[in-house]
Amino acid sequence: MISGLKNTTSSWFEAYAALSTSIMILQTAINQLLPLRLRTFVFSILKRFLSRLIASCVTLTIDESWDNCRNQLYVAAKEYLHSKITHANKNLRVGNLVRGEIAMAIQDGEAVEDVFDKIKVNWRFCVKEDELGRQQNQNNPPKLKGMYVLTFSEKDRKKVMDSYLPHVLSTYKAIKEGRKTMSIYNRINNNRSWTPLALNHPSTFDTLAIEPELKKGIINDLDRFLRRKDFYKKIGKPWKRGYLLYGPPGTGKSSMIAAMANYLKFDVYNLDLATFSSDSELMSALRETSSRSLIVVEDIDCNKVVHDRSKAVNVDPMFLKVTLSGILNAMDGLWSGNGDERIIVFTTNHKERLDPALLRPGRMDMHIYLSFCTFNGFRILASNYLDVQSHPSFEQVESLLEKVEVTPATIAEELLKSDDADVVLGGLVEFLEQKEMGGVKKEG
Ligand SMILES: Nc1ncnc2c1ncn2[C@@H]1O[C@H](COP(=O)(O)OP(=O)(O)OP(=O)(O)O)[C@@H](O)[C@H]1O
Repeated sequence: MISGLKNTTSSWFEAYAALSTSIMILQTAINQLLPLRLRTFVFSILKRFLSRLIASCVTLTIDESWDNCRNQLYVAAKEYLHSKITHANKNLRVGNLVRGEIAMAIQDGEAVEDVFDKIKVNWRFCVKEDELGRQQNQNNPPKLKGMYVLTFSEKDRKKVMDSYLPHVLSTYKAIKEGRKTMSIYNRINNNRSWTPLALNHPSTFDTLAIEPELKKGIINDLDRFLRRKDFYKKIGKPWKRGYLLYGPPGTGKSSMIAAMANYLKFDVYNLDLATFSSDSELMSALRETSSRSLIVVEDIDCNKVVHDRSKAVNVDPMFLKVTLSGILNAMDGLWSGNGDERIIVFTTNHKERLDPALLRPGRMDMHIYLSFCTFNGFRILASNYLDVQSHPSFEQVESLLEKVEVTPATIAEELLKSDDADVVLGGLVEFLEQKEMGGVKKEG
């Protein structure tokens, strides 16, 4: 994550260059004012002082990306330094209203001092041209990449590496976990970067109309996954989990994703496979996602590519731009890339159409079937929508739901038709009876 551990980074050169210029001016003045022997003495003292200064400082450069992945330490430093900005900082960047608040960061060249366990460190933010990006894509204007430069005394090197940097990372995690709103990232802007929007989906595990046992199983699985960082490390496996949500339209797959994000306080990355023009573009988009995120591929059955690996190429040249192997490689690459938690969620209305390679354990760890509305599901909806826990019509609804297949989305719509619970539930019974009599047992 740290892109360089060296005494001579660009910022040091800048400081050194500035110092050298001052020395040259000083040298001219000294030459004119002091006798030769005194001059030699002054210069030898200055030289010794400077070489000690250089040898006693360590500089770490933390680039925006590391091994083509988003550098989590860079992201952490950005959030961490937000809380370290003081009135002494006159040169700031502001923006990002995603969470309803103004984000602040230090501007190019601005420095921030931090004290940790009796050691003093200096942070500086710098901007440089992305050389690699320019070589790879000469038609586009060069992208600017930021980097944080951390300078401290050589004697504190061990403490910085062993305690201070982990402290920056854990503070960042705590900030993220304490956040009330998450973001949902989409690829717009010619697919060149992820753009965040506030994730305002109100769905939670409490509002999800699914069988209580299933709900409990999913929550336990998520909790176990989060707890097991050290376990994954011990057994030498990447710390990741894949969920496949399948079931008819309107049974709550999108609601489940929002509930997971709200429960875990994870951001969501919405991966629309159809918008990628190549496997490598998909790979780099995945690498730019941050840790503690849900990477979501909705309606994967609509992406012809994932039906059958052998036919993945040349099925529909207009449509088909990423291959199944591309997706699988990107997923494997993403997960082996760093030790941070990743969850990937695929949704489909037609599980049977997916290539088995995608479904095998290790890729999709848990297959979750979201069914037509059960009576237990209905009770959750009635409680959420009408604030009603029991009602004389419940018995009829229960017996009708055993015979008629209706999605929670349709039931939810029926429950919204009036504020009066008696009216709504009477209407729902009538609606279900009509469905039963009409012989329309299946929706859609
Ligand atoms: N299991 C559920 N629990 C609570 N609400 C649900 C559930 N399923 C559907 N709904 C309601 O129906 C709406 C549509 O559901 P949602 O988009 O989550 O379904 P979906 O399975 O993702 O559908 P599609 O496959 O068409 O994308 C939701 O906004 C929610 O109000």
